[in-house]
Amino acid sequence: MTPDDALLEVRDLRAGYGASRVLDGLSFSMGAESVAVVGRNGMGKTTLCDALVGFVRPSGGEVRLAGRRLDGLAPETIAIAGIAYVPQGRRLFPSLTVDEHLSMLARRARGRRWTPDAVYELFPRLAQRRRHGGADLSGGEQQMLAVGRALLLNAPLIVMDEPSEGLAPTIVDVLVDAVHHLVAEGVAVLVVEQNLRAAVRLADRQLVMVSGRIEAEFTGDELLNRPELQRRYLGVGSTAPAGIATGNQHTEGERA
Ligand SMILES: Nc1ncnc2c1ncn2[C@@H]1O[C@H](COP(=O)(O)OP(=O)(O)OP(=O)(O)O)[C@@H](O)[C@H]1O
Repeated sequence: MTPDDALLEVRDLRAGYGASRVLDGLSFSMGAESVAVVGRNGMGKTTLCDALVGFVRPSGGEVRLAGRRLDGLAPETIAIAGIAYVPQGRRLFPSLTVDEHLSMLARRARGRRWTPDAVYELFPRLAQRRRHGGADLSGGEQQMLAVGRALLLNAPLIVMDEPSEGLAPTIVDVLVDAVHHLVAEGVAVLVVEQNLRAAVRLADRQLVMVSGRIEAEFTGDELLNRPELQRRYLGVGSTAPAGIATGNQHTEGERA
C-alpha cells in the first residue's frame, strides 16, 4: 500500500506513560480493509489503540486519516474526524438501557448509514434487549452494544481492542460476521486481538507487535499454520493447541 491510497497512515509513532516509552517508532498503513494487530501481553497493543484515538498523547510521529493529521488532537475531535473506538472492556454505562446508549448519538447519526435502527438490524439480539440496562446484558450483548455505539459515529475507521475477549464462540461468530459486513460496505476495521483464531477470522493482514513496534506482517494462514512463528512472536507454547490464544488469554465459556 502506498501512502497515497492509505486511509490510515501511522508513521514512527512514539508514546508512553511518564518516563516509560511503550510505542517506540511504530509504523504501518491500511486502507478500507480489516487489519489485525497481534502480539504478546504488554507489547503495547492497547496503548496503540489509545494513542490512535487520543486517549494517550503521542510524544512523536504522525497519525493521518485520509491525509489529515490527527495526532495530538483531543479524543472528541478525533472521533468526529473519523476514528471510532470499541475499547477493551466495552466501557458501557451500567444504569443506561441499550436504547439510551444508542439514542445519545442518534441525532448525529440521523440520515446517515448507521442509525440505532440499522444497529438493531445488524444485531437483532440487541433489539430484543433494548430496554435492558447495561449491567443486565451478557458479555456478548455488551460487545454488540459497544460496536453499535461506535457505528453511530459513521466513521470510516473503527478501532477495536480485544473484541472477542470473554465471548462464547457463537458470539465471536456474530462479531466476525458483523466485521465482514462492515468491511464489505467500505468501513475499515483495525482490531487488536489476543485470540489468534479470532484474529485470523477477523482480518487477513496480521501485524505482529513486538516491544512497541510492528515487527512483522503475515497472512492469517501463515500465522495459523506455522507454529514456529506463533512461538517466536506470540508466545504460544509448544504444548498449547495451535493458534488458540496468544500470551495469557483467559476466556470462553461465558453465557452468550
Ligand atoms: N496507564 C498506564 N500507566 C503506566 N504504564 C502502563 C499503563 N498502561 C499500560 N502500561 C504499560 O505499558 C505497557 C504496554 O501495555 P499495553 O496494555 O498497551 O499492552 P498490550 O499489548 O495491550 O498488553 P495486554 O494484552 O496485556 O493488554 C505495559 O508494560 C504496561 O504495563
